[in-house]
Parts: sequence; C-alpha cells; structure tokens
Amino acid sequence: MNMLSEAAVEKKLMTPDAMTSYKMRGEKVTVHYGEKQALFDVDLNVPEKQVMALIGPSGCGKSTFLRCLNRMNDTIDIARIGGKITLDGEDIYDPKIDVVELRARVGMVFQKPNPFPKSIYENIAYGPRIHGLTTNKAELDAVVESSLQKAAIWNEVKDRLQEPGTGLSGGQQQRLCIARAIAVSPEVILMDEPCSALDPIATAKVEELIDELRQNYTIVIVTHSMQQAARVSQRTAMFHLGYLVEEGPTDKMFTNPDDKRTQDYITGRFG
Ligand SMILES: Nc1ncnc2c1ncn2[C@@H]1O[C@H](COP(=O)(O)OP(=O)(O)OP(=O)(O)O)[C@@H](O)[C@H]1O
Repeated sequence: MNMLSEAAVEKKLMTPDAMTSYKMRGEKVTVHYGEKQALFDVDLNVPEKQVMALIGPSGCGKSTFLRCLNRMNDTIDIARIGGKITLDGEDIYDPKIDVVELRARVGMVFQKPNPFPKSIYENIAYGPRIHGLTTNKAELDAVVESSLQKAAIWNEVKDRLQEPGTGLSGGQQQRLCIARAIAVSPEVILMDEPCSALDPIATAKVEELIDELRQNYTIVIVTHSMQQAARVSQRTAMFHLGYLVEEGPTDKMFTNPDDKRTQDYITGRFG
C-alpha cells in the first residue's frame, strides 16, 4: 500500500462514523399524535455499547424518540410513526418483526419503578419463562441470580427472594426493574428518566450500575439532569420542539456545543 492510500485509510478511520459502530439507526423519524407532530425527520444513530443521553426541554420529544426504538408507541392508539429505524440493520417496523421479541432485545426501564405485584424471584423469572429461555428450575434460578448480580442488587435481596418486589425501597425497586430487563438478555436497554423518583444515594447507585452495564449493553437514557447526562453518557443528543438539534460526544456537547440552543439549555437559560 502506498503512502497516499495509507493516509486515506487513516483519515477514513478517524471519521466518527468509521470509529463508532451503531447498534440502531434512525432515519427521518417522524411521530404524530393525532394531528400533532411530535418529531420531525430525526436522523439519530445509537452507538453500540455506549450510553447515549437524550436531553432537551420538556415536551421536546425525547421520550417519544426513545419509545420508537422498541415500538412502545405502538401501544398509543393515536401515534403514527414514519421514517425508518433499524436494529443491526433490520427494519424494526417491518411487518415480519415479532414485537414481543423486539422488546426483549430492546428492553425498557421506566421513570417510576414498576415491579410486578409478585415476589422478587418472580419479577425476574417471568420474562425468561415466557420467552422459553430456560428449560428447568436450576437454569431459571441461575438466570435470576445472575440478573440480580448484574443489576447490583443480589446481596440486598438474596435472603428475601420470595418477598414482594413492591416491598423494596424505591432505589432497590428500580434496580430490580433493571434486573428484570436484563433477565431476557437484551442488547439495548432504554431508560426513561430512571432516577427521577429516586433520592441522591439511590440515584448514585443506579448511575454506577449504568456505567457498568455499558460493557455489555447499548444504553439510551432520557434525563432532565445535565449532571447525570455528563456523568453517565459518552454521547448526547439534544432535542428541541421535536427536532434533533445536534448530537455528539458528551464532553464536547457540554463544553463546546455547535448550536446556541444546546448552549442555552445546558447553561439553564431555558427548559
Ligand atoms: N400519548 C400522547 N398523546 C398525545 N400527545 C403526546 C403523547 N405523548 C407525548 N405527546 C406530546 O408529544 C410531545 C413530545 O412529548 P415527549 O413526552 O416525547 O417529550 P419529552 O421531551 O420526553 O418531555 P418530558 O421531558 O416532559 O418528559 C409533547 O408535545 C407531548 O405533549
């Protein structure tokens, strides 16, 4: 290879697209709720095994975009989705896609911890059982234990697995919900303001957990906390009035954003 083409290869490798491998891609994503348009032609890709934060003022469409990624908007009668979203190159809105399977691959953790009104054990065992991921009780026990371990809550619950999940503290319930998402071996975990109902200590634990989880999972998190976005994410996407304003490495977005709206938002001038 001559020097010129080596330099060309080097240059190609240095472009963000070549350096980042994307797990999901969104192309010209639009969402309408009835007559109201909530997202306008959003082109946004989700990098693999990183944490991407979605930020922006209330009502700008962060949760709407998040919910498009595992077709949770399908559950809203008046929602209409346009554009294209792929997972590993496959169109997730293709009629061939099994939505239940998609939601196992792209799991979700909600704002308010929502354990099932069942035992801690059953909260975790339910998903693997309905997806047929285990064949016997010993295997199921192992999945329950490893999911609780990965969600950093095993030590707190291992002696009370038969007690109700709803009896745990808010922070523990949220980690239980993360364990429940992990139990079906997702590839992507969507988190919609997962710490907004938690106190600062529980928040710190969940943030620490998110940081560990990115070794194995692709994570997208909606947050109102600039500090949280800065602490947990590697990339940040800023939304405003249904448009994607800009997206980039979190460090850059918080120190030297390209768009004035991002600058104004992160410095608290609106939102
Ligand atoms: N189920 C729904 N039915 C009708 N309109 C909706 C629905 N969900 C969201 N919207 C509207 O879509 C727009 C975007 O809402 P979305 O919840 O995605 O914003 P957000 O940025 O996540 O806001 P917040 O930070 O307040 O949670 C808003 O104008 C909202 O009122």
